[in-house]
Amino acid sequence: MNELDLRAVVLLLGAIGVLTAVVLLHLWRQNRSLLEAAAWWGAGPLSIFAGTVLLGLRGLIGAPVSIVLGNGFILAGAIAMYLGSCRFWNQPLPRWLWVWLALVALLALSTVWPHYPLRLTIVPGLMAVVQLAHWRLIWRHDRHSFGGRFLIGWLAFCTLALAFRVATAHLERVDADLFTPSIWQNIYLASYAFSLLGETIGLVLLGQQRLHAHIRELATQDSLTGIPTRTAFWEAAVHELQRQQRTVKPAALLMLDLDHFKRINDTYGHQTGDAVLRDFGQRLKRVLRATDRLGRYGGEEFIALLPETPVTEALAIAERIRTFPASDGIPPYTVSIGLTAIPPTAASSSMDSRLESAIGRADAALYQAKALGRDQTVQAALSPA
Ligand SMILES: Nc1nc2c(ncn2[C@@H]2O[C@H](COP(=O)(O)OP(=O)(O)OP(=O)(O)O)[C@@H](O)[C@H]2O)c(=O)[nH]1
Repeated sequence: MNELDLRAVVLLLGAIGVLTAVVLLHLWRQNRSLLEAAAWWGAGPLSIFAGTVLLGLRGLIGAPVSIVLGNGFILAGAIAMYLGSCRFWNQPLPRWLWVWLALVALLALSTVWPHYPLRLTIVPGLMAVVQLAHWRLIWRHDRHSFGGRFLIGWLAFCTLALAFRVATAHLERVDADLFTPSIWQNIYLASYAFSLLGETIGLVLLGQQRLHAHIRELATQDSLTGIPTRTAFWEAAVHELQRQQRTVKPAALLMLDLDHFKRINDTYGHQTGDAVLRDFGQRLKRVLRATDRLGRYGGEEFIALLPETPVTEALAIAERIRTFPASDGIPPYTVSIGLTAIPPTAASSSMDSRLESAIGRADAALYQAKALGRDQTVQAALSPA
């Protein structure tokens, strides 16, 4: 252990900082609006790199510059990564608190730098505070995803390594410095060289999880109304029908189509047409329960599967949707609804074909509602359409 070249370890930490900064800043450049936090995350390792270079040049540049500025940059780097995570979860940035903390650290360092154990208490001590704050932030916001759990574990390890150095600081000679080998210093620096790498991997994982969630949202949610797409609806509805096999409770399916929507577009313009679609989406979300499955089936056509709902109840819900007033500023519009019951069945037909046949029945009922003059709900006969 005593043969470890501590200067090489410190410079290695800096080199890791540059590599990880490149990855994080690339992530930021590719997704600026979605991952603004990655700019802070990337600035952190760069600052740590600058700090390690200054520390590594000990002997070639003056000790106060190396010690005070070097440690200052490293501390600022850890703070930048923490602030990045604050941004990531839209938490207010406690900038001034950290600026003061950094100032206090620099002032303390500049007065005590010749005293190594004291320096060792101040710098790793402040770093431990920052890492603990970062740990707490992630614990509060994301302790269930893989990236969150990875970071929680890793930051706990970093905090312990720093606390270990503070606890063993008094064992060092007063005139020692960063590169004076000791068993404690070797363990600390070797673990610290890895800490930046692990922290960055965790942050990249967090960023990727957010991108993945966004892409999933784009694929499963209609961007105009915020309602699930037809494909997402189908998946959820099939799942609901499988559940119905166990609950043996009746379900109902509604097909809903805005009346003379072309006329709305032609009279008020396409933008107002879009506003009407959004308004109707809101109306559906307000009237339906969280357990109901909703989808935008086509242009101005929507679909809803109501689990554990007898047909009389479904009719009442359909009427509530139909008569719900339009929001202020939205031109009046009406809706036609086709409704069908989906009774539980012991038959072994596939869920896809059960859903298809229910949609066929509801569609035929909707067609009838249109033919009867629109602005009404028609219940389908149970035999397949
Ligand atoms: N503004 C807007 N219009 C859309 C959108 N999707 C489809 N449409 C329009 O919706 C209209 C649907 O017209 P039609 O299928 O003739 O139906 P309709 O005018 O509602 O008549 P009925 O359904 O018979 O009452 C078309 O003019 C489409 O261009 C959209 O996302 N936004």
